Amino acid sequence: MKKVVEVLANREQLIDRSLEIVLSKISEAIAERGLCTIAAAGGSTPEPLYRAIAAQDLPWDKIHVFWGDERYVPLEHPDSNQKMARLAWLDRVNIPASNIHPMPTGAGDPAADAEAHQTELQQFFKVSEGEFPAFDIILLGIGDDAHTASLFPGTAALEVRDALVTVGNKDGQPRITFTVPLINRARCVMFMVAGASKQPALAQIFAPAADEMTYPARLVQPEGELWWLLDAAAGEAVK
Ligand SMILES: O=C1O[C@H](COP(=O)(O)O)[C@@H](O)[C@H](O)[C@H]1O
Repeated sequence: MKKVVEVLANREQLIDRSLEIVLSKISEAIAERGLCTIAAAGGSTPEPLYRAIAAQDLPWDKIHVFWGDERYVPLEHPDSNQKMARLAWLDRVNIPASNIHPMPTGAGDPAADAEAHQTELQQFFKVSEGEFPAFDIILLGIGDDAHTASLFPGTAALEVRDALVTVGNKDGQPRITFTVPLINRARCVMFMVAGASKQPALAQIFAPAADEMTYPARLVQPEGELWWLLDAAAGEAVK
């Protein structure tokens, strides 16, 4: 695994740098495999990146967009990760609808929706049961509690090793999330972290030893590249 940690002066530079990396991974993937698979993160940090991606002239028919996690709410809900990415990015570009692969949240049964999305991934990537496909880029953030995707401290989702997608649990509320082994198969995982509130979590994530069930982002150790892009406030934690 190639691991790179960069501390950028401010959020603007964090977005510029993340855009640079995403664009280079998109062109690399398309040159090598003819298409690029990206899993988007939710939360507030990546929104300006999505707006910046939308302003690019890209071969949208060769780009497939997924999500690393989703809140268990309908698309119209303000908390929907899909809604945020659609408003900032996907609704602004000429991407075919069939290239957008949201996590379903409408079955009234999170386990059934997680299973359905796993089946979609297996069919899209043409992998069999038990195999884990390699995303070109997985974008991630962390919470103040060191969660990433919807892998929350002390929850059962952290221990799932035999599925691509599972049900996360945020304070009793279900979410849909990529599992640790799926994230770790990626060719490139890029964390974007901004703000002083993330310092305590980052200090534990970067500590030589700490409990992975308590600090879930420590479990992210991809086969490919691992990028940590931090703004100056967050970056105080890793000095
Ligand atoms: O709940 C979530 O939070 C994290 C971090 O969000 P941010 O607002 O601090 O950027 C995010 O990565 C995750 O996808 C999301 O569902």
